[in-house]
Order: sequence, then structure tokens, then C-alpha cells
Amino acid sequence: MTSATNPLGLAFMKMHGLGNDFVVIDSRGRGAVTTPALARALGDRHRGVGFDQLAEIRDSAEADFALDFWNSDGSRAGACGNATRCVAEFVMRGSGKAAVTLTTTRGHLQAVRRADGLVSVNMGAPQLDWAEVPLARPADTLHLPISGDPVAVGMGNPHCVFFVGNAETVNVADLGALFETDPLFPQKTNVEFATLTGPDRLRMRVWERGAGITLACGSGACATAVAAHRRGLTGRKVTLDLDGGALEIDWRSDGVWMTGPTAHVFDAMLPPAFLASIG
Ligand SMILES: N[C@@H](CCC[C@H](N)C(=O)O)C(=O)O
Repeated sequence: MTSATNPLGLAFMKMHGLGNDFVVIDSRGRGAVTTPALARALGDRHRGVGFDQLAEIRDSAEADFALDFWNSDGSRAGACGNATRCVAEFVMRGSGKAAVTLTTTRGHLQAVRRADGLVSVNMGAPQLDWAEVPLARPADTLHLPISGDPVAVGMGNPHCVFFVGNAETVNVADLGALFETDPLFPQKTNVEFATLTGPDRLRMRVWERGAGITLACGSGACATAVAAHRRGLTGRKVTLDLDGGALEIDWRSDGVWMTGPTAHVFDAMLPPAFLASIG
């Protein structure tokens, strides 16, 4: 840890979207600093700072900024909807704009601040083909050959969505850990449990790949909305009630739009001694 640190350490921000919490490192104007070891050390809620995902902002030649995501176990995440909203709001506030573009491993995305202060992000088109999710072998993504008849959806990261009678009573810890490593998902998977609670309204609980149970998952909410529409349970525009609050999801012709709140909690420095201990 040398290139991005100054004698005071490494600056970071803590943000959350519906309680899905993030450490955000702004590396615009310099090289990226995150390594798997830094993500693991920072992600440790006892010895580090703790987060569900780490998001690193980088310069982008073709958009306002680029974003990389890491899970607390040090693995990479291809998408993180809640962090995308939070960082988009931070960049919009800093630039005085009400709309920005960004790039992730998914490509070019857009974000806008609505008049009510909520932030909308176009999370891109869902990946519905087995190879894109990805699955390990050809399978019908609408009816996976897994007990419980889940749906597979890719949103730049894999999701396995179960529709259940009552999401409140599901043992998310045990079942999430079990299905995260199902051999049908060669890159592992995020796991969602959803129940239809009203017209175009779903209750959803989530187990995130590489992080475990979280209070919300933006890409998981998008995947669940897509799965619900494909199963004929809802229209294309739905509200999802997560443990941390509600997200609006709208599957439009140009992609899946996700709308929700953002929170910038505090700014802080990682001391040099912490960085040195990582090696
Ligand atoms: N919290 C995120 C999704 C996080 C990514 C996931 N754990 C993965 O490895 O794919 C969100 O808000 O989308």
C-alpha cells in the first residue's frame, strides 16, 4: 500500500443504501489501490471497518467515472446496485449535475437524481441465457433443475431467485449458504427468497455471494423483479420490500431501472499502521 497513501493514511467514505453498507475509496486522479487483501482486512467488522461491499471510484475515459466492487471476503462483484446509487449521488453532488454516466464490468450505465431526492440507476439488460448468468451447463433459467424451482437471472452478477410462500420464515442463513455454492453456478451465486405480497409488490430477503445476509441488495431486487415478471407474477414495474426498506424496480426496454435512497454516513482515514499490517 504505497501509491495512493499519504503520510496520514488512506481516505475512505462510509455509505449505505437501505442498510446495505459500503466503504467507498475515491481513486480518481491516481491508480486503483484495492487488492483482495485490503478488501478482506477492511471488510472485517472487528479488526477493520466492516462493509458488505467495497466500491472504488476510478477515472473513466468514456463516462463520468468508473466503479469496481469487492465483497468482504475479498472476491470481486460484477454489480452492486445500492453502492452504484450511493456513489452516483456523491459524484452528482460534487459536480452539481443531476445525472451522470458510469462504467462497470457491465458497460455503460446511467444514474439520475429524481425530484424527490431518490436516485435511479439503469442497471442494464438482464442476462436470461444460461451461458450469460452464467450456469455451468445448458438449463432453462426460468425453471432451474434445483430443489425449490428457482429462477436464474444475471445482472452482471449471478442471482438464484426462489419464490416462496412466506419469505419471513425462510432460514436464509442455511439455505443461502447452501445454494450460493450449488454446482450449477460456476461463479457461485447470490440467493433471493421472495413472496408476492400485493399487486406488483414483493417481499424479498437475500443472501449475498461473498458477504452473507445483508439488509438489501439492489442487483438482487432487479433480478427478483425480472424473475417475477417472467413467471407471470407481476408487471414490469414493482416495489420490493427488503429488510432495509423499499426499492422501486422498472424493467424498461433500455434496461432495469432501480430507484431508492442513498446515505453518506461519514468520511475517515485508514491509518498507515493498519495499511502496513496488510502488507
Ligand atoms: N449489494 C449488491 C450486490 C453485491 C454483489 C454480490 N455480493 C456479488 O458477489 O455478486 C447490490 O446492491 O447489488
